[in-house]
Amino acid sequence: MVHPQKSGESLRMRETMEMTPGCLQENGMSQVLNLVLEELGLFYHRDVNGLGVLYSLLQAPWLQSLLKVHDCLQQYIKNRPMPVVAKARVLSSEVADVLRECSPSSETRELRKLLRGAHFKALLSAHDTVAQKDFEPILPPLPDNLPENEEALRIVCLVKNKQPLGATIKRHEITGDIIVARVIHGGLADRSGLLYAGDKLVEVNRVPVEGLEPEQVIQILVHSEGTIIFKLIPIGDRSVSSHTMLFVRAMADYWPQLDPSIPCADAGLPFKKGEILQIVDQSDALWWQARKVSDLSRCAGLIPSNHLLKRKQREFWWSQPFMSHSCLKASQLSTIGEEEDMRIDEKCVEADEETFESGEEDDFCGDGQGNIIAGFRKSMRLCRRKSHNTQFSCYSRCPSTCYHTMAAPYEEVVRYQRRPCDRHRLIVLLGPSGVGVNELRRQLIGLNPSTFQSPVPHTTRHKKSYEENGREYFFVSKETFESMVYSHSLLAQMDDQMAGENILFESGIDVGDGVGICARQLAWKGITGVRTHELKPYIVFVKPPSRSCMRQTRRNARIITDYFVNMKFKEEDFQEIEESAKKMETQFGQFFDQVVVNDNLEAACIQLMSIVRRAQDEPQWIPAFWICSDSQ
Ligand SMILES: Nc1ncnc2c1ncn2[C@@H]1O[C@H](COP(=O)(O)OP(=O)(O)OP(=O)(O)O)[C@@H](O)[C@H]1O
Repeated sequence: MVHPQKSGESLRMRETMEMTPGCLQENGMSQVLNLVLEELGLFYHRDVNGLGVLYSLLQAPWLQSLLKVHDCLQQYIKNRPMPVVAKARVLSSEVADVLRECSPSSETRELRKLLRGAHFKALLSAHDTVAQKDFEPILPPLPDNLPENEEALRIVCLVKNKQPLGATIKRHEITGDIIVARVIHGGLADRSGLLYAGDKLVEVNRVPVEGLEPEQVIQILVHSEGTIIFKLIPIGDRSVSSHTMLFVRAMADYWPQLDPSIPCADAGLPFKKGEILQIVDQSDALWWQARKVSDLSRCAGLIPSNHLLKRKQREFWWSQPFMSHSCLKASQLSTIGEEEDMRIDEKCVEADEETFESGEEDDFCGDGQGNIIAGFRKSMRLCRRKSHNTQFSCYSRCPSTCYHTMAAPYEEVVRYQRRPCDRHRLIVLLGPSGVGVNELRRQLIGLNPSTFQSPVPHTTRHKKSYEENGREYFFVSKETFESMVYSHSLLAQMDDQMAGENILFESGIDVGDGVGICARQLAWKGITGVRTHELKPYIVFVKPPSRSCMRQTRRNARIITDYFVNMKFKEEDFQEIEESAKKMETQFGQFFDQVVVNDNLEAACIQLMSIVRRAQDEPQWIPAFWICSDSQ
């Protein structure tokens, strides 16, 4: 990580800072911010943590528009018209009196007629009201005998449009009052700044809510049109809003409609593993509010907090049959944006944190720890069907992403832009054996050998009959390998006991200035092994096309099994590829930066070329710890 140089506070910036307030007014706030933006732009291409966020905030169109409004107002304050007299109406009658005493002429008659005109008098009255700044309504004085403990009422008027109100209500467990349970970030209620969690509802559209069920209050809202008037008692001790700006990658799927514990399913935000979320509110220990980065214009939705999600994975999802939670049709999902009005939030969400923090480390995957996924590593080159049964039974024992998602349901991410002087990101082509990862890698290297290179890993295991030293692996002794690790000439080290009879150490992804492309059927350990801050891998999942497309495109293709036996693809091979792909997506989907369907080889290559270019040249979300590690 590059720190801004001490002397990096440039002249331009200092000039900006030294501007006097008067000067700011003259040049305009937006101009000053533009200077700040330019300044930030210099740092943007270095991976200084947080700068990307600040940069996009300052560039946000809404901020720019607000600044323009601010500038216009400043301009107006400077040049605002000042009344010459505050009492033009009095002056006008004085002039009329003077005119009456003058010798009559057609001009004086005309002028008197004008001054006496009702419209002109009304105009002058309006002028005087503005000149005297007499805008406030005159309120009657407060009665002297007001009781001290009278609760202040607030009347909130919101205009109903197509958007949801973005708030939930619930019945207070003790008092039985209907209270605002939650205000959803970015929703109408939040933007109004008039409704807060804890406010007690007294009336909704003049209907007293005392004694009503939350559902009945919702019905009043549903049937009201246009303006909604709330009479409420504001919460006395309003906690300071804890809006956060944290970006995370979801490491698991979440379907609020299937979650019995969510306080309000309609206010939930469904997400899929791998999606990037912006967490905007963490004030509730159990239910955070978040938006999808792919759709920041929407208001936020509820997601389980880190702790809660871990507990859910254990208690709820994992008790479901294989894949059931991810088989939901899109039409079954509803997001808050598609719903109307307020939500009912009846369930008490203030659970004791200790209840879900205990026992987190339980192993729910039987002998878990990577074994269940090691089966995916097998290649068609390595005795294709031998471990099929073991693999399946292991898998069905633990249908979800198991212990690793347990450890981190969300992974904090930051926006990263590779600098020209930085090492190229390693491109990892990941896919089920036989889908064509090696073919795609060969094609890319063939198309541009000066840019793309394929690292040959080092291993300490024995060479197989068909392997050649330097082609599949460099076969080295344990001593040599250890000394290479010691001298840091190997970038990533993997230890996979399932890959062969001996311990396998894979690494050696040193491709100089080129773009390293590594094609693998990696297992869990393999993926975590390459996910290092040095390699900053960009993982592309190569997905098989439909069965009929595979039949057609692979008509003349050959698979290479163990001992170099060339075979035509059979139906069962396609089936195995499909099944493997599904399992890989279920297990590793959260790590995929891109998915390429390998239907037509040429088209897949072109798509891959553009993906690789963007991975190197455009800002991408990467785990935050890769950047932290850089700065150490
Ligand atoms: N899009 C495609 N159209 C037609 N044939 C393809 C396509 N992609 C790959 N193939 C062919 O499929 C066969 C298997 O491809 P490849 O060797 O790349 O598989 P793989 O995913 O690397 O699996 P393994 O690691 O087991 O070799 C090869 O003969 C390859 O030429």
